[in-house]
Amino acid sequence: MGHELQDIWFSYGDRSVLSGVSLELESGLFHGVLGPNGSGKTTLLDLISGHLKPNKGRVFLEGRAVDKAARRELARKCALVPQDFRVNFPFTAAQVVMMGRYPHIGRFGAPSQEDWDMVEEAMESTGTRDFAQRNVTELSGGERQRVVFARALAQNAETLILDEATSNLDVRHTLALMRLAADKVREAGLTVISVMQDINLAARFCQSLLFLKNGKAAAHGPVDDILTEPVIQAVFEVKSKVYFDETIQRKQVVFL
Ligand SMILES: Nc1ncnc2c1ncn2[C@@H]1O[C@H](COP(=O)(O)OP(=O)(O)OP(=O)(O)O)[C@@H](O)[C@H]1O
Repeated sequence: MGHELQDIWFSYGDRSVLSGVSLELESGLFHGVLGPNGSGKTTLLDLISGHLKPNKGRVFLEGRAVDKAARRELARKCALVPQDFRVNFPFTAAQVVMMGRYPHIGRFGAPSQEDWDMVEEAMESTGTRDFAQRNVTELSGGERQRVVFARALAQNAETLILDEATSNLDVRHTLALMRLAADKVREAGLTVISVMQDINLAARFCQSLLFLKNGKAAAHGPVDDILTEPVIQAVFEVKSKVYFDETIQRKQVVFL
């Protein structure tokens, strides 16, 4: 079991975005969600995390309807790293990471030592401790993205939902963040659902890929089965050569 989508239809006004998507994202795996711009990837994540409600169909998490769960309960189960995190108020980086603990702290409660320890650990693992006391409004795009990732780790949820979470990161920090997410899957049994533009990065770190095209699931399954030249042609309309890279022991793609 995991996240199950049953015949999901979704429109923004009269703009139809998803039409009849049914699939299951098994728990304990690193899932990559790929597809052309505007194909509905972010919308799909928002439906999975309960931030949007489908016009038709239902989303289930471990067999339970997401629209029946309280916001706080969902926040304890799913941590979201949005594509673009902006705040106007000058919170410090540490305060933003502590926001990840709010779903665990009672309404009128104060952070416990355990909450502070988890914030510290999340900042340590994302290399954000150096700017813990700086205002997030003054951080660079990549620094801010790592702080928001730390917030999601501090949330200690079973599912980590990443929306192009490495789009502003340099290659070293991109690899570090992907490795961290993959370690959480392997060692702690987390589920990661990650929208990614970089197919090679997805092929390297994900176990399962979902390709969206024109509001439908065009292909979905284990990386080795799904990542093929015909699928890339059908989804992105580009020619490619898919090969097995001996160095990283993963399929990779060269675009022609
Ligand atoms: N709030 C909104 N109101 C109206 N239309 C929207 C809204 N958000 C997204 N859309 C439209 O819905 C479609 C799907 O958007 P979505 O952000 O889910 O795509 P995406 O696959 O994540 O795209 P990208 O790769 O560019 O990030 C697009 O055509 C977009 O213009």
